[in-house]
Amino acid sequence: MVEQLDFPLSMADKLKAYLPPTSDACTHQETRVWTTLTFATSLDSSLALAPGVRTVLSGPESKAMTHYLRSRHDAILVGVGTAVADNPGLNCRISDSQHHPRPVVLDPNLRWDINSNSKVLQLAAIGSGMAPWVVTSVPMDDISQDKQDLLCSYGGKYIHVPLSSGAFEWTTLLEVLRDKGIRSVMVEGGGQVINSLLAAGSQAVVDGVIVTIAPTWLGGGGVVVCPDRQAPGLPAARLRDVKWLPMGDDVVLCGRLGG
Ligand SMILES: NC(=O)C1=CN([C@@H]2O[C@H](COP(=O)(O)OP(=O)(O)OC[C@H]3O[C@@H](n4cnc5c(N)ncnc54)[C@H](OP(=O)(O)O)[C@@H]3O)[C@@H](O)[C@H]2O)C=CC1
Ligand SMILES: Nc1nc(O)c(N)c(N[C@@H]2O[C@H](COP(=O)(O)O)[C@@H](O)[C@H]2O)n1
Repeated sequence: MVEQLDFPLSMADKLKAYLPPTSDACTHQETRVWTTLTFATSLDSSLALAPGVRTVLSGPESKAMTHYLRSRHDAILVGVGTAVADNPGLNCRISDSQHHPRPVVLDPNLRWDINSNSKVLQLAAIGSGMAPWVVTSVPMDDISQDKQDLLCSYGGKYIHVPLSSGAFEWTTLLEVLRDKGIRSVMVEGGGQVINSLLAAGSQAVVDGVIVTIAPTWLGGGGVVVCPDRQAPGLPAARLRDVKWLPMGDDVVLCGRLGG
């Protein structure tokens, strides 16, 4: 049975200012990729009970909101830690949407054993999602032809991007995605991806931030969102144009960062 979620239009309207514009006339979309940072967190800033542990934080209403966001972005980006831990679907399960975002997985060292049992490929095979683009620092010649063929047969691909100081640079990543036709991306996690995006040199690329806060303390040992400070004594980041939206038992925090 395929899950079907509904998100009320009245709520969607309240998120509008934090989402990519729908109009083709928008010049922003011609020049750079609209980037939304979105995730669900506990009261103690944890995304999951422990690395590798899939943890449900969103209630039904905010879960539907996340899928509405998936309906509004061209791509959805996660790190390899999330791909390995969660075996996620990364599709859109809003009942009246035909759109699925393109999953983009940051996997510099090709740690993800993507195969025909991976949920994302199973969904792509039945037309209920898109096959992923795996961004890696491994040169294409060093990726086995079998692996490339498998991904390609579902409509996905490997994309080589060189590392800069041991990591992908966000501006480079977004340029690569834009050159491949992506105009908007929602960055979903996990902890390392989010902390890297919120680093002082990267956060300017973030347009909207939409965070679900669940009324739960996960306790010590979780996967934590806790970016480095801008400089000693200075906060890491602060949102502006803030709005708080109660959604079921959760609250959804919206704001702007760079942009
Ligand atoms: N509550 C929520 O909304 C969400 C929860 N999660 C949870 O988060 C957990 C996973 O988080 P985490 O373990 O931090 O893993 P991540 O998903 O953040 O993946 C981390 C890995 O991605 C690669 N990576 C990340 N950023 C960069 C970069 N800028 N450049 C190059 N490579 C990069 C690195 O791979 P390498 O090590 O090979 O260099 C890194 O180790 C899971 O338990 C998942 O369930 C995930 C998403 C949302
Ligand atoms: N919004 C949100 N709330 C939670 O409680 C979560 N655990 C997550 N996790 C993210 O969603 C992905 C799972 O997606 P599928 O349902 O498999 O499509 C997971 O990998 C995290 O990125 N998100």
